[in-house]
Amino acid sequence: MLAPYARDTIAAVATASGRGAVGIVRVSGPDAFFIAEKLTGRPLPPFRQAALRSCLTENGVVLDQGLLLCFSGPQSFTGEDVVEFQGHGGQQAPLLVWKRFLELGARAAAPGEFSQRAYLNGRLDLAQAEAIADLIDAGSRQAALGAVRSLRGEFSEQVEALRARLTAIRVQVEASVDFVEEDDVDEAAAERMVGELKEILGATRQLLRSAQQGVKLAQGAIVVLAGAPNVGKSSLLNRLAGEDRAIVTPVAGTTRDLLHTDLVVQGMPVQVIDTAGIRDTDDPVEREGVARARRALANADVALLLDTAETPASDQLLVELPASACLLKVRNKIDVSGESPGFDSARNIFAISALTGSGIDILVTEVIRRMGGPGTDETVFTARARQVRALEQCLEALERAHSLAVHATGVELMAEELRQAQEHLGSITGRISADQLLGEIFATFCIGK
Ligand SMILES: Nc1nc2c(c(=O)[nH]1)N(C=O)[C@@H](CNc1ccc(C(=O)N[C@@H](CCC(=O)O)C(=O)O)cc1)CN2
Ligand SMILES: Nc1nc2c(ncn2[C@@H]2O[C@H](COP(=O)(O)OP(=O)(O)OP(=O)(O)O)[C@@H](O)[C@H]2O)c(=O)[nH]1
Ligand SMILES: [Mg+2]
Repeated sequence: MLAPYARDTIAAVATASGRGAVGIVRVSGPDAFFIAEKLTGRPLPPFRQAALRSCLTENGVVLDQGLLLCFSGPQSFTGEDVVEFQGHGGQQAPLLVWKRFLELGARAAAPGEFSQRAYLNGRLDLAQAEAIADLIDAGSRQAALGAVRSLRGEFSEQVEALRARLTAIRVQVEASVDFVEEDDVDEAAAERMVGELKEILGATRQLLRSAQQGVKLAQGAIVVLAGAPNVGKSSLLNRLAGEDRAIVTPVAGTTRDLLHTDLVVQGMPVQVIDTAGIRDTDDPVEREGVARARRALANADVALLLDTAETPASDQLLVELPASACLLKVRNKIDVSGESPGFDSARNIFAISALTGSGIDILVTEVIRRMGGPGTDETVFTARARQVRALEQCLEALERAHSLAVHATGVELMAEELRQAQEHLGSITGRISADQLLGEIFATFCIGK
């Protein structure tokens, strides 16, 4: 756990992994400049101007040679005095320099501690800080671009705009709480307020939808392959992955466990889950597999229900899906049945052959479309489940406030609901956050961020 208000000097290797050519060691805090002078045995270069310096041991042995870069707080990433030593990469040099920083009085930074300081010093809001972690973890172009948009504050701005509108309404409502004695309600003003509340509700729903999209962008939508045994689910997974990930045999009941595969399809991250063929069975292993398949479906964003001409799926689906999921029916093995590939609108079915690959492109394009991409470069920012939850809670409070307003009852209750709605919004950008929440968020960052 982080000590949330620590203000001592921290150091971390920020880039040194693998064979990276340059290794950066970062230091932030009140002693950063003092330590840097000791480290190099020379006066600091002018702020924000790189200068070549040697990093020395106590006895003057050169540990590495690199660029020293100093930022004077608050004009720095963390808002504190910051020093970077941009030395050589690899396994040794950055660690040696880092250890020297520690010898000179810095403390090893906890994961996410630089970003946390940036947040605590008002350089970033919480959603922006989380976007840094999402950017570093991004697994696709779209996810990376979406994280940059959040980092630049696009999501935060929309949250703050809603907050401002709620503030305006709360001012009115709180005022009417105070004057409730006077008993002469201004009908027109009350009506205007209900109208504005309704618009805020609409805007919140819209933002919730964008945020849900943003979570999928960051994490990958979940696509579940389901259907009776032997219809070709694992073959389709292998076709989508472009390699043999799953075991395929002519034996019905080959796949027992769930098989997760992270793919990037048309720039979008997708988690494809292959499942056991759903059927009634006495085999305990297979039965557990079927139970897992059903659970995977309960979590799906897109479910592909496969069948074949030989074993058409009954209309009575054997699967339960969440209301938000979309179901696409897929007819496989058309190389055998002779059906033509692509979407058959009469039967509402995508005809493919996992064996030959025909019809796959059309199916994939539809899956991506249902996920909200592609061509989302310009429109989507990443978000997190935590933020979606906050928006949902905000929406619930707003709905309660709205129905109170419509029925013109309980001004105090309404004021309280609006306060709660605003608090939930505030937790997204971190205007209102418990230390505990902050600790949880930053602890998941990697060291050096
Ligand atoms: N070498 C290096 N590269 C890096 C970072 C870093 O810390 N060091 N960053 C770390 O994540 C990212 C860039 N983010 C940064 C954000 C703000 C400031 C900064 O010094 N801001 C000052 C001055 C702004 C200006 O010059 O216009 C400020 O906001 O007052 C630095 C880096 C990615 N690249
Ligand atoms: N001709 C033809 N055969 C296919 C096609 N797709 C799959 N098969 C064959 O059908 C058999 C079953 O394929 P799988 O991919 O293992 O089917 P599954 O749905 O994963 O089966 P379970 O894991 O047992 O539920 C294998 O022999 C595949 O080679 C196809 O499009 N055309
Ligand atoms: Mg299988």
